[in-house]
Amino acid sequence: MTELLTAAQMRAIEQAAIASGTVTGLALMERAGAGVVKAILAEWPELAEGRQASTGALPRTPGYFRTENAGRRALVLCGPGNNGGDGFVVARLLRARGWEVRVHLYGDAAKLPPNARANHDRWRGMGDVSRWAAASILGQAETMAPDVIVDAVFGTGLTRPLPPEVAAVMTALPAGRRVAVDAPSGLCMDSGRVLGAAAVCATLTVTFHAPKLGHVLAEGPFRCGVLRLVDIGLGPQDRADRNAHAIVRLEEGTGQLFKDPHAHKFDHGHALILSGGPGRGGAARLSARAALRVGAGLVTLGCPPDAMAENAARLDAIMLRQVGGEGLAQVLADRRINALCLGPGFGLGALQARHVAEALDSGRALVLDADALTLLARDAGLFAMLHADCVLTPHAGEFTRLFPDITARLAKPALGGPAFSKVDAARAAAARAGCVVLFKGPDTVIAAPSGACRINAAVYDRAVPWLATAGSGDVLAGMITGLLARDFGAFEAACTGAWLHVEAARSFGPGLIAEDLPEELPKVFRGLRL
Ligand SMILES: NC(=O)C1=CN([C@@H]2O[C@H](COP(=O)(O)OP(=O)(O)OC[C@H]3O[C@@H](n4cnc5c(N)ncnc54)[C@H](OP(=O)(O)O)[C@@H]3O)[C@@H](O)[C@H]2O)[C@@H](O)CC1
Ligand SMILES: Nc1ncnc2c1ncn2[C@@H]1O[C@H](COP(=O)(O)OP(=O)(O)O)[C@@H](O)[C@H]1O
Ligand SMILES: [K+]
Repeated sequence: MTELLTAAQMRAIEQAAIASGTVTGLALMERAGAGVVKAILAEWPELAEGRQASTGALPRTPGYFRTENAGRRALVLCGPGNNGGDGFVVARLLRARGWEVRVHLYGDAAKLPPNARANHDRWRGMGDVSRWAAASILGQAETMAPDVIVDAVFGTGLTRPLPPEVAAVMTALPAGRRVAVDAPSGLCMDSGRVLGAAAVCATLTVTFHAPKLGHVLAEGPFRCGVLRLVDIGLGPQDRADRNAHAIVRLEEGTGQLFKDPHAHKFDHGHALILSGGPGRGGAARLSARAALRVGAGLVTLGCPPDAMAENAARLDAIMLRQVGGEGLAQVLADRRINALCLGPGFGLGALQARHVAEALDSGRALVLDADALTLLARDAGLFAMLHADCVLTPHAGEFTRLFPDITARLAKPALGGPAFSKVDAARAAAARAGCVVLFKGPDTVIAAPSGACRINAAVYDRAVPWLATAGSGDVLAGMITGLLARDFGAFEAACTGAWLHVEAARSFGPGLIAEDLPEELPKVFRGLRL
């Protein structure tokens, strides 16, 4: 699991480490700057060579790289806080490698915080610092043709939109290697949202100690480019010291997926998936297949009488039961049915609303997706029946239908940090619904009423654009239902289901369609050594 921090949590960790006497702020800044330089050279190994030398035109003599115009060139843009301090370290270390380095400061050197000021002064022993002037910076970015532009203007301390003179530069930087120190300036690191309208689009972002929420949420991944993490020696943290609602990215399968060799199929639960009418059963069949593949002992599809023939022709290992106007009571008389899924291809009529009410009333663990979410949004009485063993799996449109006021907060322009985030939205929704809410997207957020929260980030090297395909959400609903049948708690089922869903997509790769996802689970499970 990778813990994702808020800016405030990061500051608290830094301050605790400094207060404990194990490290100084200056040492942390030095490690941060050195980490940025190391990450630049790792990302672009060709930069370790001088320009002409890399063409083979000039001999590699000692000191050769120290001649100004023979070396690489960097434009370093520093801001008024400690992010700027990191920038001065980067400038110094690149200069020490023989680079030609130009530095511009937004703000007043006399007002820099102490460590940033110390590094400013050290840099001043090696080179100049130009005052911030958009036209001259952009002109220099053209004429100097830097190998790297370093954005050390704002990091986790950004609290409001970029000042116009900074925005003018940051949105007009030439294409090339744009390296953001900790964060692309303009991005709120608690929400991944751009404060105001302008932010840097980096090609490489180098952050310290732990990723921040803003690196994975919303626009963060698109603004950061490649994300690299540098250990600055802060060590593991005592999570109890911080926000009790730890936010993590689920990266491992859980031991609970393992099947006891002595167990019977009924030990793995029995999932019931309800389907819509004739010609509308594909979605529920996808869910049912996923529930079975994820390891539920038995899966039954319940469908209206007129859809029985169609489903019977399409199902083998999945059992079939008629569920019509007589309601769910007869099917649910079988107490071994311990998890339900309603919504995929379900329909929006009065009968379906009644089935949702019966399912909720049964107290069984329950996934409500797609049409069932629309029914919930239409009927406050149904919504009030939600309980702790329910999982709602809305995409953005369904989330808006269910929680229009929360979406409105999310849609409001972000003008101050920390901006209202998808994590805040999912937490607020879960608290109101009294159940687990899984808010879909490349940055899927899973929240419980307790405030517990996970982000299943399908971004950076875990990106799975092929998941944006019809029916993939139905498969996710089925996977979570299967895990509920296997006795996972609602929150764990949602987290593990979301994680497996992305892993199955990654394993299959390009060309993926929804049908492929359940069929890929065995490979994912083998990879987990189940
Ligand atoms: N934590 C750690 O362990 C480590 C942290 N490190 C580094 O420190 C960085 C965080 O430093 P930081 O807290 O000084 O914040 P930073 O981003 O430099 O900005 C603050 C300054 O900007 C100003 N300001 C803000 N918004 C503004 C706006 N829109 N327009 C104008 N001004 C604005 C704000 O002014 P104020 O709001 O106070 O008026 C203040 O002056 C972090 O990202 C990382 O790079 C590393 O050295 C290693 C260890
Ligand atoms: N670009 C993307 N990257 C990662 N995951 C995605 C992307 N687009 C969609 N998904 C995931 O695919 C699923 C789509 O669900 P949904 O919108 O309900 O589709 P459908 O209704 O067609 O089944 C969700 O789990 C969502 O998180
Ligand atoms: K920055």
